[in-house]
Amino acid sequence: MADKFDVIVIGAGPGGYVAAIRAAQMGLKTACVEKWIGKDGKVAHGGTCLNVGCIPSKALLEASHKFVEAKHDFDDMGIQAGDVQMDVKKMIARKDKIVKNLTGGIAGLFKANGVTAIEGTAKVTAKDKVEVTDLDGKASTYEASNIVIAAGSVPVEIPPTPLTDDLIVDSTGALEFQETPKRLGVIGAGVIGLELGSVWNRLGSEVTVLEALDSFLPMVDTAIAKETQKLLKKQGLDIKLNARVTGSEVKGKEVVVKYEDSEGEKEITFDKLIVCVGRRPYTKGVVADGLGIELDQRGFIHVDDQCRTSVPGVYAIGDCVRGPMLAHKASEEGMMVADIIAGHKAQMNYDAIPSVIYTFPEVAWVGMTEQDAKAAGIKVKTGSFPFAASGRAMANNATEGQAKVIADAETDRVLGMHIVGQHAGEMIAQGVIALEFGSSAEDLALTCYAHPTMSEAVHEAALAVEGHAIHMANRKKR
Ligand SMILES: NC(=O)c1ccc[n+]([C@@H]2O[C@H](COP(=O)([O-])OP(=O)(O)OC[C@H]3O[C@@H](n4cnc5c(N)ncnc54)[C@H](O)[C@@H]3O)[C@@H](O)[C@H]2O)c1
Repeated sequence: MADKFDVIVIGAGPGGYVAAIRAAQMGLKTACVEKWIGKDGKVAHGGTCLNVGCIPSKALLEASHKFVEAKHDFDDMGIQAGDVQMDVKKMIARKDKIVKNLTGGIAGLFKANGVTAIEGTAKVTAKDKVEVTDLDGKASTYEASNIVIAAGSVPVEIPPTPLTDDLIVDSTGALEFQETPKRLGVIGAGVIGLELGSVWNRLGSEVTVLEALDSFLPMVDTAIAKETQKLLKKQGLDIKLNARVTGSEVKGKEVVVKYEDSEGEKEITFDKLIVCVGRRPYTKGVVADGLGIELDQRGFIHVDDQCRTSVPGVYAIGDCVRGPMLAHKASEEGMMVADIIAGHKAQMNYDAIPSVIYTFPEVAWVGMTEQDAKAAGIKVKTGSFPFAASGRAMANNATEGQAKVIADAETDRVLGMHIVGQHAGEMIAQGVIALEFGSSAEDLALTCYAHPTMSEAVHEAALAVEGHAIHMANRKKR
């Protein structure tokens, strides 16, 4: 007789582990199946985010930023740090320790909440059955009244640049360099390309980013994207737009990359190449044929607004379904689905999901750009405030960037907030709350912000929507 659960979650990434914990908190008998093998050869929870994504990349971004500060910026503040050196191996080892702590922490949370952790590769074989093949190849079948598929995503590979052991790598390989490459190529000026490009640029690599599109960060408000591009260029990132990679050749310890731009075909030689051209859903083999669970051509599982697949009782969340491939979106979907299974009403607001690029300064946004709103026929009014006019930014030695609020010209409702600046990733929560609560720009303008803080730039940007910013000359005066 098979073990029977109320809920079986497939995948213990930020979508799956959160869904499992919430389901167990709701009193449901819950299991979570995971197959990821960590560096120690044991099953590791946490998925891409904890093992090779959000967390390890932030560990490297933080370390490399501190290195740049110590080497170049401390002097501005009168601090003499001497000959600052980076021990890359130690930086990578610290990152591995953080990963181990966090992934181990999830096992502890499962225990504390009564989630049964099952190790192995899961496949949905019927609407209420999951087959798990364990690490020794032995298959067992478990029954479940509800199944949540949270199988995640994997990096896209492209034919012009097949991965090699250590010369041409994806985002996972780029977290393992044991020394700083002299010439680093990055394909794709997306989130991963800019973050990993920044890490190695800060540590001394000459970084060239090849991006096929002719616009930079098209999902970000144009004013913020332009300023970001300028700042990253100043830091030394050579971002080539309209540069589509067409081929590569490994020559000894170098890789020669061919790309096409408006002038024709060109070649460039690197010591390492990182391919970060997007991710694809990791759904192959997770569902048996003939069950009626629909997948689209790219492998995304088809779901409704509440993450129900086409088979009742089977849900799918996170990177393997539509929507942005972001850990926090997956977690929110996980909580929503667990609540629905427990019989509660739950709905998530897909219009208020923040995005952050953890460069320095950070880029963060939520909601519409000014350009999106205009294209949708909405009359908008906007307010922007530069960090150069912020006292706290001056004290922090971080005066680059600006905050921008986009509001509906008729209702004053906040439609979007886009920021480039130190701690933009923290500040954007204010925009998310504004959107979630249906705030007007005036609501933000009438709010009392602590002084001196970087967040005051958001306050000033909201005041600027009506031309009432205090610490700068307003564009339009009333
Ligand atoms: N901070 C974060 O929230 C964070 C961090 C890492 C990853 N992620 C998520 O992971 C996913 C993957 O990130 P990503 O940066 O790999 O993808 P992305 O989609 O953000 O960017 C990929 C870029 O590669 C370009 N490209 C594709 N083929 C090319 C070619 N042949 N030559 C040159 N350029 C080419 C695309 O035009 C695109 O701009 C994204 O959904 C992202 O949101 C998020």
